[in-house]
Amino acid sequence: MATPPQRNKVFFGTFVHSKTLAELEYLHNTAIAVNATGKIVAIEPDHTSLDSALFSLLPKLNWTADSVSATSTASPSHFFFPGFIDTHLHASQYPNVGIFGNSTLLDWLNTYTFPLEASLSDPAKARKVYTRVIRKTLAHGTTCAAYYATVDVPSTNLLADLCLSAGQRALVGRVCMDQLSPSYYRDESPEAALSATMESIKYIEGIDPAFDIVRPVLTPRFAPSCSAPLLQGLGKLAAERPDLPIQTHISENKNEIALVKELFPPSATGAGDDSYSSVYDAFGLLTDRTILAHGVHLSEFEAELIAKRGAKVSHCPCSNSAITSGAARVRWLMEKGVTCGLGTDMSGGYSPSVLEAARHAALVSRHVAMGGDDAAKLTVEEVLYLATKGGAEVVGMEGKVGGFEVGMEWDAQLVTLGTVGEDGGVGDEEDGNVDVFGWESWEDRIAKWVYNGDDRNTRMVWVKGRLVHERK
Ligand SMILES: O=c1[nH]c(=O)c2nc[nH]c2[nH]1
Ligand SMILES: [Zn+2]
Repeated sequence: MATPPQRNKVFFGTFVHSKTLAELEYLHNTAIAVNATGKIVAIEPDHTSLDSALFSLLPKLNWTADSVSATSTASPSHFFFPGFIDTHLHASQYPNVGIFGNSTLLDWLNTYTFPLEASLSDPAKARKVYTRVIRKTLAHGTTCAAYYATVDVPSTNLLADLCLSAGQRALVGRVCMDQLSPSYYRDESPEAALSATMESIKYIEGIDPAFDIVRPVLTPRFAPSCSAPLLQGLGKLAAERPDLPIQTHISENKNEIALVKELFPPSATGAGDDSYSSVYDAFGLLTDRTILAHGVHLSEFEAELIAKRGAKVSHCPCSNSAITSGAARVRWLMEKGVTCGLGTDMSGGYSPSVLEAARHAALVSRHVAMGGDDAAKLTVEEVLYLATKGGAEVVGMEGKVGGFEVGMEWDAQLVTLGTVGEDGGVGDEEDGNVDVFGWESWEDRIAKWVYNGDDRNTRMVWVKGRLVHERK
């Protein structure tokens, strides 16, 4: 389904985005012009008003006033921010968010997850779940998501259809798993898994040939779910199709790691050692297009190998806390040269919000610090980088989304914070969980948003210039 034609757009107000890992850039009284294909074509700071910005921009861009729609906000509690990038989540598990009891990974999969995923081969249920998860994540400012669907091809393809029509950028993966799950929920053979994967890839290529909004992603669930021939077949496919990203899980839980060592000794993989990372490497799946969810218990050797191969890590702090997997050492990974982003990992993670994942990343890093490494603490600036620019690198879209620069695409959210009135009641902005009194610096406001914000603060969301969510 083609995206409806867009108008040129001009946005005016305050723009906040990551300049580097350590630094946010604040652009006040600024106009950003976005053309009809959703690209940022001009950024002009220091205007007194939208009118003055239009007066300057329109002749330069050769745009007529009636070809442009404008969104302007002069409020000091409003700002434009890049859309969030959720580098790892299971669309199919959304109905289970918050339901995990006291389980840990391997029993959580069998008790909660496989039965739910299997039930989504019912097309009506899949439509309901996938429609909802897309709406919900857009409402939380997620403009790009790396989704796991299920083993089922038609409902995986439906997820891609729904992302395309809702306008959410997405990587959509049909899950490959031919062992160690109940017989009602697994691929019948490596050949069947590979052929179902190809069917889904072809379908997604058919609906969005340029991968403008949706693209397929090779998705071995995780090593324990895949036989050696299946991993080998996927590695071969990855080599034949360098345009396809790969996503999987790694080193999330200690029992999982022990299982991998048992299932894939070096004699079975040809690797020089028995590390989890070496299993993926031996099958050609540890590449610069690979998204590795978790990486909680990686060894020094593995972090170096991952950095060398250019594979990326999706840090999923809410999930790691909820199903008691552990505390990933994100600072350490980044210092090893590993690119990191954030994932909600629903429904191991309990929340659809990348802002919640950013907040939790900051808190988990403090727990790592309390273990003796004070430098592990992540700042507000750093977790917001992971949620945007870092995420863009993880999903292979660096330079395209994640920031406000000429040539990048307009994937953005308008954030509005609550203001406090003279009498201590609600001020001239809607209520929410963030109270701005007026004396705070911009840095303070952003910190308040990170630690207290939610979808009530996400007023409007755009992908590739198209308005995809508006909070009424
Ligand atoms: O967080 C996770 N969620 C999953 O669905 C899964 N499958 C394997 N390993 C997993 N980890
Ligand atoms: Zn996951």
